[in-house]
Amino acid sequence: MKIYEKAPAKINLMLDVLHKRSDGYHEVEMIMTMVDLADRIEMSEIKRDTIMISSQAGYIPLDEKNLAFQAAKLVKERYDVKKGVYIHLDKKIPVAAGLAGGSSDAAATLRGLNKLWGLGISDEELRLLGAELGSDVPFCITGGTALATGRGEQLHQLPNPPQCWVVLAKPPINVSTAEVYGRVRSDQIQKHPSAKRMEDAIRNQSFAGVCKELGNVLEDVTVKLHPEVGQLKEAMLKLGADGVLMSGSGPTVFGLVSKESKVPRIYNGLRGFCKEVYAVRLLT
Ligand SMILES: C[C@@](CO)(OP(=O)(O)O)[C@H](O)COP(=O)(O)OP(=O)(O)OC[C@H]1O[C@@H](n2ccc(N)nc2=O)[C@H](O)[C@@H]1O
Ligand SMILES: Nc1ncnc2c1ncn2[C@@H]1O[C@H](COP(=O)(O)OP(=O)(O)O)[C@@H](O)[C@H]1O
Repeated sequence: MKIYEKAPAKINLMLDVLHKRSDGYHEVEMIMTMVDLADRIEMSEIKRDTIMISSQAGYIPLDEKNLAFQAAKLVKERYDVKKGVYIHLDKKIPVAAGLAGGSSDAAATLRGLNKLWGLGISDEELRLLGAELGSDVPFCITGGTALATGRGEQLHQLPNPPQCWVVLAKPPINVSTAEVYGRVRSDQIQKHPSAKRMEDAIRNQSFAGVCKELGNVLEDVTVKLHPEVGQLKEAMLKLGADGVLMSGSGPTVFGLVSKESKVPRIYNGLRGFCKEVYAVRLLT
């Protein structure tokens, strides 16, 4: 038997850091939603009791470090599954980009193996398993749009924002999520974005409101380390995006655009100085 799962990328419409916790993680408030840029995961049964993994992408680990591998190992151990699986990752989401590609692959693997092995694990249990793999994995299990609190694993589902185009641009730099969080001084944050106002804008289906309330306190940290992220934001705004923000810990910058006719200009303008540019829709 073979199972296919789609693993979409996420963007953070707002991200606030409240304080550092005693376990080393940061208490956050984030509103996240999915975009139509996805990896495709194929899972098939194999005779040997082992986990095999492959990908067309040469630039991700294909061993125990791969989050899909870790997800399969966790399910096998926790549910005492004595069966093998071959996992193929067709990667489309840029890696280490702030788009949760690895987390979404892990979530899709958990969902897929639940079906492949007929385990009957509830969504809530899948989210708890996901939290053992990474803070963003529980959100990637359910998808949609959600307010995430705690270290990102506590979820309150929201309606989807009004449909629009999303132009994503990933500059060719590497950002470490742990380093970015490590550099945040939560007592020195000048302007906190508001989860409440973003939630209201979404509930009112106000595209202008969503653009106005975009905010990410990790942006200042990453821009200080990599000024090109700030330049990319400026370029996207100049080219006509309605609202612009860095996603997660970066370095991907996304622009929300309501009019389809504006998209080619923004896309082509960015392609001038950034190789990895995507124009997609929100996954609503
Ligand atoms: C910043 C965000 C925003 O959505 O996304 P990305 O930029 O990674 O996509 C997330 O909070 C990232 O979630 P995720 O990538 O799953 O992080 P984890 O693997 O759990 O943690 C990686 C490291 O980031 C730090 N970390 C993560 C989450 C959190 N709430 N506080 C933290 O301090 C910790 O140092 C941890 O060791
Ligand atoms: N299935 C996977 N896809 C992408 N990256 C993976 C995967 N498994 C492990 N990784 C590793 O996880 C790290 C973060 O990748 P990713 O999830 O794409 O970033 P982000 O959390 O910034 O969106 C990278 O260093 C990458 O090598």
